[in-house]
Amino acid sequence: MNTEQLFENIKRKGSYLCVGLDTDIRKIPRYLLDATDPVFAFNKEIVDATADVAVAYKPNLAFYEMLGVQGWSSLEKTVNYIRYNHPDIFIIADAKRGDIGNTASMYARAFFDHLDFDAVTVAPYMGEDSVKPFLTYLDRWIVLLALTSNKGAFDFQFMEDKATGEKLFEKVLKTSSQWGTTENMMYVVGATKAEELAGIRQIIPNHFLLVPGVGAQGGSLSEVSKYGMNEQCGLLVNSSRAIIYASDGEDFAEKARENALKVAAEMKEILKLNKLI
Ligand SMILES: O=C(O)c1cc(=O)[nH]c(=O)n1[C@@H]1O[C@H](COP(=O)(O)O)[C@@H](O)[C@H]1O
Repeated sequence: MNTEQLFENIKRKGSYLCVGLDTDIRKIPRYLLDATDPVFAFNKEIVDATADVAVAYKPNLAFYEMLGVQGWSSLEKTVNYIRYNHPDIFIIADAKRGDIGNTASMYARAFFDHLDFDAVTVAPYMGEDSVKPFLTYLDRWIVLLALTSNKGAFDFQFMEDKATGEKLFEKVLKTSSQWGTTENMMYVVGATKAEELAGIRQIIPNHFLLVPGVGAQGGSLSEVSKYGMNEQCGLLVNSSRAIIYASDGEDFAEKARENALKVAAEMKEILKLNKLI
């Protein structure tokens, strides 16, 4: 999927919601544990209940990897299910990879050749050769961690260059934006750091941003949108727990839908306000 197609989907659905499939087998409704593949059964219901108001899904690999082979199988089935039943959806592997070039190319093959993801999250710490192998695929993306939503973001990401005053996450944005294009690179900026978005938009006005941290982590959708939105929307705002665990009963998919609809309704208003729809 390219930027134009993503923006078209956003306009058509009036939403830039990414639903995070952080499917924790310990949190899903008990009755699903009788299914052959409980994680897939849960994801399928969530996807079918939210696909008309979501433009992206983001399975977080940790929740699948912790189940071993069974988890990997649930992940693969989930990706294939979304791809075939909701082909307009952008699918992000939240894997936070990053390794030397030849290993990175194996990660790229895993997510883009073997699994059919549109994008994978990548950590920038190991630099250009750890990122470039992901950028050789047409219409496939990396989402590079720039400024994360967690407390630990203050450990390194705000460190300032003594000579220039430039913060480390600003350096990451400036340098890495030369490695690819706005058609194969997005950045993660946490919703809890919305006040930094205006400055970030000065450095990368046109890249799409994946913004996690709305919902359970308390980030504000209106603040994120105010400072982060560009002429092609430029935002995918993720919410995981606040949507998928809206209920642990048999009505879990219906309740997830209700919560997704609430966020999407706010997004529609913001898109209208910005004259994008
Ligand atoms: O890369 C991410 O998606 C990510 C980056 C970040 O800075 N903060 C962050 O929370 N995430 C992920 O986004 C999701 C947030 O989940 P909720 O807090 O439940 O909405 C989790 O899968 C996190 O791993």
